[in-house]
Parts: sequence; structure tokens; C-alpha cells
Amino acid sequence: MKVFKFGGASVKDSAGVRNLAEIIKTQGQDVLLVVSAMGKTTNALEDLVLAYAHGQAETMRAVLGTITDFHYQISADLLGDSSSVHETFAHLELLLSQVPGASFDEVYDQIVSLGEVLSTQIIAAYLQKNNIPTQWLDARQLVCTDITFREGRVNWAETSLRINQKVTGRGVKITQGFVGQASGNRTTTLGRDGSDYSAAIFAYCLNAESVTIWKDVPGVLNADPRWFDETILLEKLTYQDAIELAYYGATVIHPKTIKPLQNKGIPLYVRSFLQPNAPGTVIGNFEQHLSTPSFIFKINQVLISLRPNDFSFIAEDNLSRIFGRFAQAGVKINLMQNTAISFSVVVDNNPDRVPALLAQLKQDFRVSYNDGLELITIRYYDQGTIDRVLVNKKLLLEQKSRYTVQLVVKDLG
Ligand SMILES: Nc1ncnc2c1ncn2[C@@H]1O[C@H](COP(=O)(O)OP(=O)(O)O)[C@@H](O)[C@H]1O
Ligand SMILES: N[C@@H](CC(=O)OP(=O)(O)O)C(=O)O
Repeated sequence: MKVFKFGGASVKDSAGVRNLAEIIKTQGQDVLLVVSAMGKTTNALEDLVLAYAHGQAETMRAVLGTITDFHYQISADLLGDSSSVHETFAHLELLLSQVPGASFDEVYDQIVSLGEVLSTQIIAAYLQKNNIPTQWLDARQLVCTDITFREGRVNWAETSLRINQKVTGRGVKITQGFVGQASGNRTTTLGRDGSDYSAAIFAYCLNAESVTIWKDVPGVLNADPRWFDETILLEKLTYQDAIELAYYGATVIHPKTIKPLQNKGIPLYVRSFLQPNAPGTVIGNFEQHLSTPSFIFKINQVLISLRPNDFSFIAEDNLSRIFGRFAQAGVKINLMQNTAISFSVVVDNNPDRVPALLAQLKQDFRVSYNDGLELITIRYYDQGTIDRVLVNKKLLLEQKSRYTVQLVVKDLG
């Protein structure tokens, strides 16, 4: 069996779903489809949860209206009516009519996971209508996680057992990316952009022949084409290079995706849903690492510097307290560096998390920070590539290892 993952961009409208069906007709007889919410539905559902949690009835109605109209229109266009999603919208409305009875993160997962349920219901019905017999599978009954809402950690043994019991026989199957379930039938999600990871979970448990993630780019490029003009397609990548690129922030693949596939030697193809016959990128067990420098660009970074109040050194006890605070606040560190009396970290400037973290850190440290920064990572760098990216930038911090350099910069333009 092959696993195909289709992200939100590939099914952002009815033309996208028609294109998916064409790809299945030509390339996927024995395939499990792992599909994300359509277009930007997850963002809209996040707005809906916020309005619901804050009791903003008017905003809630407006956002729900937009989400409903969007799906009804695609369903009507593809299937002639919106019956494929009636039940899920009725369930959503029922949820929203009740007073929130659980933590924000649990409510978030109950509601936001429905984006993937809606997309797969429409797509399954469309494939059926086009004489492609398709079995719809509920990922909530297959992917078992712990109770960490919004970042569920997979229970591999139980997940494998269930997947192998329920995903059997040949033919086309479709399930939701991003979604899981903790004990007590409590829906969880795997973290934003987690559908690539879902595809890897299914492939690992099923010993799949391969995974293909269908994207709006020709494959993995040596830089994000949104930021760089002259990108190069990387035709072959080792698992290790792919892990490193994803870890440092190449958003084309979710970082958790690669390891399960590497463990079983399952190849990962990244291909374009716009040019489905082009070969794209293959990630696998190759000898040769990358020969082209790759660039990863993160904007809206904040550099936080901490100094102990009592002039003690930055040592194990301080560091464990600092890491504890970051973990508690759910803030991921993109880069860190320390001297004897200061510790500097660079993180995404998430307005929901960073101010609370800074307030916590101020209890124990003198805190200074510098925002509006960019973090540029170059894998397989040389001085020429560094000089090129530093044009019109002020360099605030630099960290080099054998293959990777990270530069924290302020744009002077
Ligand atoms: N190294 C890279 N190679 C290709 N695309 C990249 C790279 N880094 C970032 N991207 C971005 O990833 C996007 C595709 O990922 P994403 O939008 O998350 O797709 P999906 O919704 O299908 O999961 C591309 O449009 C591109 O802008
Ligand atoms: N829909 C989820 C999961 C996901 O991975 O989506 P996409 O494949 O469109 O990035 C999200 O937006 O976070």
C-alpha cells in the first residue's frame, strides 16, 4: 500500500478536489489518502474556538457562517448538494450551543479537528460519485495519543494495533491528517501542520511501500520560493538532510514526519499536485549528502537574553529552571547560546505565549529582548553564501557547526 498526503493547499476548492481525483485515477489504486482541512479552514476554526471561549456570540456566528458557506459551496459544486457535511455541521453547532465544559485546549481539539472530518467527507463522497470505491476511516479511532491536547504524543503500540485491525484490504481509503484520540474518546490533535506526520504514522504502522506528499511546489527546494527567487529542486535527499532542513524550519515537511519513515526505510516523495507527472524529490537512504547550500528563513523572531539577578554563573541549576519555563509556556527554542553570565535564546514571537513567558522569566532573571528579527539558517554553507544573505542586514548573533550556520539578523532595508 502507498500513502498519499494531500494538504490544505491541494484541496482549497472544488478544482483541487477534482485534481486529487485525477491523481488517484492515474496513480493510486491501492492507496491510503491522508487529507488536511480545506484551504485555510484550520485558521478559521481557530478563530471560531477563540470566539466561543470568550463568549463572543456575534463573531462566532460570523466565522461559523463563513466556514459553513465555504464547505456547502464546494460540496454543492462537486456533489450537487451539501448533504455530505450536514451531520458534521449539526454536531459542530451542538458543541457551540453548550457552555464550554473543558479546558481551552480540549475544546480546541474537539472543534478544530472537524476541519479534517469535513474535507474527507466531501472528498470521499466525490470519489465514490466518480466510480472510485472509497472507504472513509475515522482517524480518531486509529491514532491513539496521550492526553496532551493540541500536541498529542502518539502511543505507537496501540496505534499500530488499531490501524492493522481496521485498515485492511485493497482499494482507496481516506482518513484525516492532524487528528487523534486519547483514552476516554477524547479527541486530540498532533500540533499545527501535523498531517504530514499523520501520513508517516500510518505508513510506519502499515509498512507502506512509500509516502507521497503532494504540494504546491515541485518538491523540496533549496529555499522557500516565497522568500528566494532562484531556487533549485533537490531531487534526492538523505533522511538526515531532510530531518535537519525540517527541524530548522523548512515548512515544506513537518519535522516529525521523517524519523518514523527512516526507521523503516520507507521512501518519502514530495511532488507537485500541479504537475503530477514530474518526479519531484525523493527522500531515502542515500550515501551522498546535499551538494547545494540550502536556506531557511524565519521572520518575526525575538532574541531574549537572561542574566541571573545575583550575578551567579549560567550553570546547570539556572539552565534547568530556564528550560522548565520554556517547556511550561509551550515556547520552542530556535537557537540558544550562553556566556558565563548570560543566556540568549531566539524564538518565534508568538503573542499568545511570549509575553507570559517573559513575565515568568522576570521573576528570576534580568531579561532583555530584541524583536522584529530574522533567523537565517544555511545548511552546507560557505563564506560566499553567508555574505550574500547578510547584504543589508545587521548581524546580531551567529552560530556555526560543521554543516550549518545560523544567523540572527535585523533587516536594515
Ligand atoms: N525548502 C522548501 N522547498 C519547497 N517549499 C518550501 C520550502 N520551505 C518552505 N516551503 C513552503 O512550503 C509550502 C508548502 O507547504 P504547506 O503550505 O504547508 O503545504 P500543505 O498545506 O500542502 O501542507 C510551499 O508553498 C513553500 O512556500
Ligand atoms: N489542518 C492542519 C493540519 C495540516 O497539516 O494542514 P496542512 O497539511 O494544510 O499544512 C493545520 O492547518 O495545521
